[in-house]
Amino acid sequence: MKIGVIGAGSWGTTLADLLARKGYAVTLWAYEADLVARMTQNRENDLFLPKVELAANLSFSADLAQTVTGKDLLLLVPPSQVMHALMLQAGPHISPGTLVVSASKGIETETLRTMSEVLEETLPRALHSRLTFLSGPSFAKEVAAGMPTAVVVAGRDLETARLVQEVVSTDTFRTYTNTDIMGVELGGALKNVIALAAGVSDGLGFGYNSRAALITRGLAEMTRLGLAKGAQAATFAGLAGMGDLVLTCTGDLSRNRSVGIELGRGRKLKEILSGMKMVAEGVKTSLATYRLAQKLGVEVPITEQMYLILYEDKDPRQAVIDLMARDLKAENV
Ligand SMILES: NC(=O)c1ccc[n+]([C@@H]2O[C@H](COP(=O)([O-])OP(=O)(O)OC[C@H]3O[C@@H](n4cnc5c(N)ncnc54)[C@H](O)[C@@H]3O)[C@@H](O)[C@H]2O)c1
Ligand SMILES: O=P(O)(O)OC[C@H](O)CO
Repeated sequence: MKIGVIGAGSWGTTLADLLARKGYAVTLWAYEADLVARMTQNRENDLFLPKVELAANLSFSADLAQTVTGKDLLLLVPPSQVMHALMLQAGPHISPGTLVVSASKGIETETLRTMSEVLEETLPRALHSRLTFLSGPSFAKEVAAGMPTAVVVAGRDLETARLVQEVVSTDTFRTYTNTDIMGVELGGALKNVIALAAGVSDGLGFGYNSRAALITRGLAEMTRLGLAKGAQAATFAGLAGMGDLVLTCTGDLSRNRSVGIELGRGRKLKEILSGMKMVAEGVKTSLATYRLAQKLGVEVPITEQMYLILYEDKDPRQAVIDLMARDLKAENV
């Protein structure tokens, strides 16, 4: 099987390596041409996945069209805000039978499109039934180290999801299937916003009670928004919802949680981001989610406060006070 992986960040590199080690012929496309040269020579992604020796049979390319041409499966792992532009370029070179798997977690800030909406509007119609979405609790560094991990792959029909499940599963990377594309992709995107908030709480010096409250009430607003977008509530109790939410709100490896911690400690967003080469998707997804919730008339109090902290320079301490001072209500509404 020939596989192309688009995006050589930490996640794309990890998945490309995992598939190459399974024996597939994998080409990893990187946005940075100099990184392609270094990975080819040193078998290490020194920018995004340092100190991991990449499989000897993994190939690298800076040519997007060449990487997607003639492949049986394409794994798309760019930051979500550039997915559209990349697929406009790549789309005409993808053959109709190709399985396409998106592993990016985010929502576009201007169009408010999820990744499935972006791909359906950008890629040829013949590919639409071949689109699948991989999500769930999976820090790249731990997957690259071979630590047991469980994820979920969603497809419009179970058969397509099962095909991808077979390809990507290994003895340490266990994949489940789902047919709720919207639930799986929204779980992965929205948990990043709540992880930022959990980080803010930690950075302010609050404790486990506050974090547990954010996780639980965060899941409630993720589910509300998901239902408004046609997702199924049960999906949010699964790997892509609760699973990834717990991981990202508690794990020290989370970039989103780390950005939140720095905000809580009083640093400014611009300064925090200027020191990062990796992507914290939740920063842009907070804006997109806030806008989407307004458009759909869905109440998302934690996301709203996160948006105000990130985009209107609200004092995080005041954001917490405002969250706690909201009208008292029943839990299950
Ligand atoms: N890292 C993880 O543990 C992990 C796990 C699951 C999902 N994801 C998701 O995978 C996606 C990619 O994240 P990552 O962690 O692999 O990236 P990363 O933060 O490690 O690296 C940043 C990536 O952005 C790319 N990039 C920057 N500007 C670009 C541009 N203009 N055009 C194209 N590419 C550009 C870089 O080449 C690099 O691949 C995100 O949606 C993320 O949420 C990441
Ligand atoms: O490091 P983060 O916060 O981008 O999280 C990475 C993955 O999404 C965890 O599943």
